[in-house]
Amino acid sequence: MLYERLDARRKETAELLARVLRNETTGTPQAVSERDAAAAMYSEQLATLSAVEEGLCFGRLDVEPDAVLEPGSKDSADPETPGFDQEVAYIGRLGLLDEDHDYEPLLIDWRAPVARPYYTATAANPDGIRRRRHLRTRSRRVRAVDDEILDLAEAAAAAANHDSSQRSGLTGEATLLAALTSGRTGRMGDIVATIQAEQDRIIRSGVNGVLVVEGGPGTGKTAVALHRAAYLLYTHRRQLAKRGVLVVGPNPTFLRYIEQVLPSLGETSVLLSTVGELFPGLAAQRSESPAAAARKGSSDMAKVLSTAVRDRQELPRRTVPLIVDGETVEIDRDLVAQARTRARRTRRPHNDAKRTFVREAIDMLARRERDRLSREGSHPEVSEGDQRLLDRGDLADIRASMRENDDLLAALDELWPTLTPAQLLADLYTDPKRITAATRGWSEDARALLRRDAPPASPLDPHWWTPADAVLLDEAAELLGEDDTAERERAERKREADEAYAAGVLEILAMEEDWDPEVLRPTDVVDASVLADRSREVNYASAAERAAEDRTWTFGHVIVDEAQELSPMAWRVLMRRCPSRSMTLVGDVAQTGARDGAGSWHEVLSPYVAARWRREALTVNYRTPAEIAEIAADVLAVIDPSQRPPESVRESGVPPRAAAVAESGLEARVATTTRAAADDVVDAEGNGRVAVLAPAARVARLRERLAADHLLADGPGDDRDAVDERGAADLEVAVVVSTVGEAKGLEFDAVVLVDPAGIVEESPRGLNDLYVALTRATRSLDVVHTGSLPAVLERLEDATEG
Ligand SMILES: Nc1ncnc2c1ncn2[C@@H]1O[C@H](COP(=O)(O)OP(=O)(O)OP(=O)(O)O)[C@@H](O)[C@H]1O
Repeated sequence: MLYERLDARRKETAELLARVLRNETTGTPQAVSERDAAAAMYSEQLATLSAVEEGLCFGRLDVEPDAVLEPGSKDSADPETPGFDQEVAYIGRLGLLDEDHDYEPLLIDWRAPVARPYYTATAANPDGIRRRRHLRTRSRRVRAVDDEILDLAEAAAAAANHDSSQRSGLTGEATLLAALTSGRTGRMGDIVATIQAEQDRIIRSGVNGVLVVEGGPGTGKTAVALHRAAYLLYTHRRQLAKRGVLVVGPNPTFLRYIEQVLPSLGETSVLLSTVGELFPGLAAQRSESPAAAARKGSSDMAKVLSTAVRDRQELPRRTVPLIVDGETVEIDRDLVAQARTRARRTRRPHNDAKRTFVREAIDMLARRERDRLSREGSHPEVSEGDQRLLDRGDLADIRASMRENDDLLAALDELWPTLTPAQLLADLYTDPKRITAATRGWSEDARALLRRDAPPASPLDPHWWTPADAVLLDEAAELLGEDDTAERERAERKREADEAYAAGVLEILAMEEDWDPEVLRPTDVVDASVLADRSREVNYASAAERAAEDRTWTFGHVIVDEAQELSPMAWRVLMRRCPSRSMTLVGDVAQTGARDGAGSWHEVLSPYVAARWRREALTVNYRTPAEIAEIAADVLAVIDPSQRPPESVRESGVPPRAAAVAESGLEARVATTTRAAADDVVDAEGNGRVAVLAPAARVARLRERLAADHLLADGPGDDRDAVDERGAADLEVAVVVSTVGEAKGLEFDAVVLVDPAGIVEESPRGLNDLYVALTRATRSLDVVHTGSLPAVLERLEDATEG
């Protein structure tokens, strides 16, 4: 019945969209823009209706006969959702109403306040619910049904019958375990059907202020962050849809891993981005040493860049003589210094303040010129007052002609050049003298980390800039002020894209078969460029799309995942993008890998919100089975003895294994172990993922070896498809070889961990990296090592076979 209703809604919406697109408007800009707005709205609705096909309805609540489900707490209440007074409520991915029967709710959106007991009701606190049913479906078929009776007496009876779900404190345990043990696909899925109570509390927490969500690996931080985005957009649609929601992840591979979650929840107005990608027009691809990235991310860099900008406001070494209107004019140090001081006093960004600099310099030169003229030939017959008036007229003339003098303007331009962020930074990096001048107090070694030999081939060449540079470009843009050349280029590119889109629309319309041959077709009267012009009048783009193109866009809410990885300079970018400080920060300080990443939340947040932030914690580990979590817990105890490891919800029955091999036999051993793991976890449909995690220095050789053994998708040395233009790794393949950094936030059924001692030694936060590596597996862990294991892994010794 629900699917029928869904099909009907889809059909209606598709028809409405078709009608709107076909409609001739009266052609006035207003009529055109109304039509386009309607078209955008129906397209979005259609996208949502298509997105909810899989798992449309996943739950049912049986309500006590007298109970009325009221909207939830004041904080999250949606004033438009009425109380619910039926005995049975179905919960699903979106709300469906029965239009033939007084708009009775047929399906309740999981985010609606009345759906909340589905996630939070317990036998001790049933919230008016008698029974909670979990429906597992595939396509349009029900595959399994799990019931929980939320009645203490009945629950006790069930417990006596060894029904464990009544005791575990987990909501819908059977459905949850089914979800947790299914093979991974390489992409994260949504968890709407099985959100747990502690997660629900965070998802529905109020929108205002900064919320920090802490939790160990596998506690669902990422899942919760994404569901919170969907929840906030649902509950505060009016407030948030206009400015959009930004979700920040640590790297493009991670973003690709999570990118399907929100669309599967019917949400398309969220921008997923790394901090570096927020600088429009650049997807920085170059990699650099962790030491260089840390240096560029340190808060010192704010000062370095502002000094670098001031250094570009120069004083002439000697007086510059110029001929203006046949007269010699001299630009001397003194004059420039005065103009510079006045321009700096405006406290405006460099490119804006330049106007003041030029105006002041020309004004002083013009006065000098006038004084010289009046000294040379004063007018004896004129009174003093009239003389001043005359002078003023002369002064304006002199100024005007100076302002048109190209040589003079060029000379001033050299002293205070208009700069783009890319120019400023590239000039700095490629000139050791400039670096020295801007980095007072730095060691030569630290300076060397900034140095580059040659400038980029084009200003925003993605292969020249690193992600840490992109963050600095943003800072530089703040210091320089907007320069509209980039803006104009962007507008041109947008125009080209609009035209291409319009051409596509026309093509589709032309394919329509039942055009009456007597009637003009759209293609007969408009071409792509005209259509593009028309569609520009209304901005089609969603908030997310517009935000991606605009460096100064501010968001309604910002969610940061793996927030512990962000550098101090990256935090500056994000805080500029969220002046309302409505933010959710999700992370685990024990997993910090970046050298400049967070040591504590207080340290990160106090410059921006002082002590005004709240903290929530997640305590249950849904990913890692107990056998593996035990080993990870030993590592955590060394990193930070005060932290409690999250508790695993299940055991896999597969104890972790370790194999000691000679260096010469390492790669062969990794290959056989990987093959065995893949045979074990990858099923016939291609579900199931294996990761080989190794120190960076070993990755290339291991890739070659596994490729030669046909364990990787590509042949040896052929890594054409390994990353896309954004730098995201391919996640669809069954086996990947990567560093721990690249695997952060991801998960795999089986992990083959190579040379743990090498991982620990590789970086100052090596133990954190080891902790991350140990917590990626949902099923099995194999360790292959040379020499002896690091002391923290002594528990594995027993499992070592020679
Ligand atoms: N309530 C839930 N129902 C089903 N699966 C869940 C639930 N909570 C978490 N999971 C699953 O547990 C796994 C770990 O979740 P997630 O990646 O969000 O954890 P995390 O805390 O971000 O981990 P890390 O710190 O390692 O990045 C995911 O596969 C996620 O889908």
